[in-house]
Amino acid sequence: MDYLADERKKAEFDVDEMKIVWAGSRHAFEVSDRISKLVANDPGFRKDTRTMLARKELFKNTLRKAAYAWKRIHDLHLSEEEASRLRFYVDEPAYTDLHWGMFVPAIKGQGTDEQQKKWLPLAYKMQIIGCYAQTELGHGSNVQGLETTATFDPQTDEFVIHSPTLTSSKWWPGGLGKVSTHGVVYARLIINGEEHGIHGFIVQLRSLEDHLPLPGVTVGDIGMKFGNGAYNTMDNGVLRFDHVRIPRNQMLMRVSQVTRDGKYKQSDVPRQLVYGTMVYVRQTIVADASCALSRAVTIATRYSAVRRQFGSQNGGPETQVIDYKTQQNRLFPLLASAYAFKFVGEWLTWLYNDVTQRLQASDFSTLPEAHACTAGLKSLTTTATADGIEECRKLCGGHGYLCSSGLPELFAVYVPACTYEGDNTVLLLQVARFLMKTVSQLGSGKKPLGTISYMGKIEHLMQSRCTVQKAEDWLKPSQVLEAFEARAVKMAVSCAKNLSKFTNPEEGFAELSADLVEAAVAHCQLIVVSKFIDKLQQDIPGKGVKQQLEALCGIYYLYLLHKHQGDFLATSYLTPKQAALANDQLRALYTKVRPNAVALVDSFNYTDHFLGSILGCYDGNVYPKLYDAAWKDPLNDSVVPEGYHEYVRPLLKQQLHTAKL
Ligand SMILES: CCCCC/C=C\C/C=C\C/C=C\C/C=C\C/C=C/C(=O)SCCNC(=O)CCNC(=O)[C@H](O)C(C)(C)COP(=O)(O)OP(=O)(O)OC[C@H]1O[C@@H](n2cnc3c(N)ncnc32)[C@H](O)[C@@H]1OP(=O)(O)O
Ligand SMILES: Cc1cc2nc3c(=O)[nH]c(=O)nc-3n(C[C@H](O)[C@H](O)[C@H](O)COP(=O)(O)OP(=O)(O)OC[C@H]3O[C@@H](n4cnc5c(N)ncnc54)[C@H](O)[C@@H]3O)c2cc1C
Repeated sequence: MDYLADERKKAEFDVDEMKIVWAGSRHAFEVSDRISKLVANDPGFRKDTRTMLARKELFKNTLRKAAYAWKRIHDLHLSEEEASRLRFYVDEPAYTDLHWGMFVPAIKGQGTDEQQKKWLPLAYKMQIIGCYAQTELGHGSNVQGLETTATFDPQTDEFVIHSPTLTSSKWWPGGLGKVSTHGVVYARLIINGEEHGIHGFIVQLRSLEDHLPLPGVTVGDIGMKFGNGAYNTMDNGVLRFDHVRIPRNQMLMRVSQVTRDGKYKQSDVPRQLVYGTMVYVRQTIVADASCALSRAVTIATRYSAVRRQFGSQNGGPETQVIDYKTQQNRLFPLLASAYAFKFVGEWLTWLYNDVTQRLQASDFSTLPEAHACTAGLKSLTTTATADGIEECRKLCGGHGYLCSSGLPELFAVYVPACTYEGDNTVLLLQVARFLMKTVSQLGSGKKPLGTISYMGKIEHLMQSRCTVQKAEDWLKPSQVLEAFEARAVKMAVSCAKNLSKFTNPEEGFAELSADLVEAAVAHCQLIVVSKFIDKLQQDIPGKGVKQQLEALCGIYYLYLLHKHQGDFLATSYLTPKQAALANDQLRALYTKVRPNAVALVDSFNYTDHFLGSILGCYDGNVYPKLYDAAWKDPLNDSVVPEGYHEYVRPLLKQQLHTAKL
């Protein structure tokens, strides 16, 4: 029986067409749909006991699943796209994420043609397994501060890789702890006693015969991490080198080279391309944020439609909690954010591909913008997603705290995304640097392009005032864009003015960093809003689909406007009356979306297997499933628990003489 059938009947749009918008294309939808069902129907990919397994058992099971996934990919002759979808729907962090997601891209992006020819075929066939070994015990954010050394030995034509201090131990790389045979290791290059900064080196870590660490290599897992199951399926590792020798041609030499006679040569490509793998992964993390958030929102929306509390009249049913405005005000902005992040993720992938093509043609002009966008949007979307998953847990009341809701594990797996691939605050400071540089160049005749083109309208934006007179005026895209542009430009200019009061700019930057981070957030929010609005300019087929997206877009920007009202009012672009009208419009949009809420989450097309949540299951049959699941918990295997005779019975039977007092 479908307990959500009535909700589904209320939908005012074509859900099948929305599924295609969400997937990105009909082809992408068909691949995702087919592969997600394939995984869901295969008992080899079951994950329902994951939060109950001890670490060793959990990890072994992950190794089994990764091997099984590889076998299925081969047996079914899956394409690269299908294989990547399969790994996604298996939904278990594993060493393979780093192998495919960072080791291979690092070689592709930073290796010469010759190096790619040698290493990539081995990696593609998984005859070697690699990780990305950059972070150390002492330094993660400050990449220039890494201490591992790679010293060129001209006698033997080798680099000597060494960990000179405890803090130089590599610490965190995923897949390193127990599995990787190789790593792209980042180290400080030294030639003839002279330092040349951080470079990547391909280093073999373990024997391909017996998996033992090679001489001079000390390697292991760094231990249990946050949450049950969750990211503990990953072997984040520690690694030390004791004068390990590798051939010279294992330095990744696309950006700079070391010649046989020990000369250091820099190509005409910018040095920052050494950081290229991080830019690539940040872009994929943005594309992934909408998946994690939409998953949590699916659970919270379906459950909110099933759950009833209070409000029964004349013996009738109680109110569905989704009908409370407070619930809508917490839930619907997250639903809207999931769609917003999907579209900004699509755009960022386009931007990344564009910059990659330009780099190949030696056009480096858009690299700073690509860095700022990937860094800023990674920070914005992961922070909002992690907070959003936790909010969804609270939206599900007490039952959200059960592992069977799927939300605790989803949060525990997702929350490190705020830290890895760049701490979110550190990344926003990079955006702020880019903004301050842009403001300082405004008078120089250099026209700001792309996502900072609005800075070119600075004079207009500094003067202009919002013209909204009634709530519906807030539905005009041009009005909304101007409000977000005016806020972003005014916050950036205010920071720049304050910075100019310092004689030492670095000191000023440090002192004003909290304000700078806020200016960076305002800039990134403008990007997300503008890409959502751009999406709505496209031809979107399907009955009612565009209207629903327009409502969600409105909820996204009006919620931000409400939440950051202080910013908008402080920059005098808005009056308090206009801010209040924005809030009226926001409430009206909640009412518009309410009958479509369940259908809007159905449009994500997630299987019950992928959701992994009793509260979010498609049929909404929550209570019997919760009740049955409780009895399946291993603690209920016996009626009398282990330990009763040892620890409880003696308590009950004790002859305490205090009891007689
Ligand atoms: C469960 C969800 C999973 C979702 C994932 C889905 C798919 C992903 C697929 C695969 C991945 C698999 C799993 C992902 C999980 C975990 C993996 C985690 C991996 C890691 O964490 S790897 C380590 C990442 N480390 C960092 O990100 C370190 C952060 N620090 C830095 O980036 C830099 O050090 C810094 C903060 C940018 C500072 O650098 P520094 O050289 O000191 O710089 P500045 O002086 O500030 O800048 C100099 C100059 O260079 C420009 N710049 C800096 N960075 C870049 C860049 N990346 N690209 C281009 N340009 C850059 C900067 O703007 C300055 O320019 P100027 O013009 O001002 O001189
Ligand atoms: C689950 C997980 C997986 C990971 N996988 C990998 C991997 O595969 N490979 C790899 O190499 N690394 C990996 N990492 C490491 C990760 O990239 C780093 O932890 C991350 O870059 C943050 O660096 P840090 O730990 O040095 O934090 P720190 O920089 O020490 O941050 C600590 C605090 O200081 C603040 N801070 C730091 N610098 C500044 C500044 N300049 N201004 C203001 N505030 C500042 C930060 O905001 C933060 O609040 C992983 C980490 C995790 C958690």
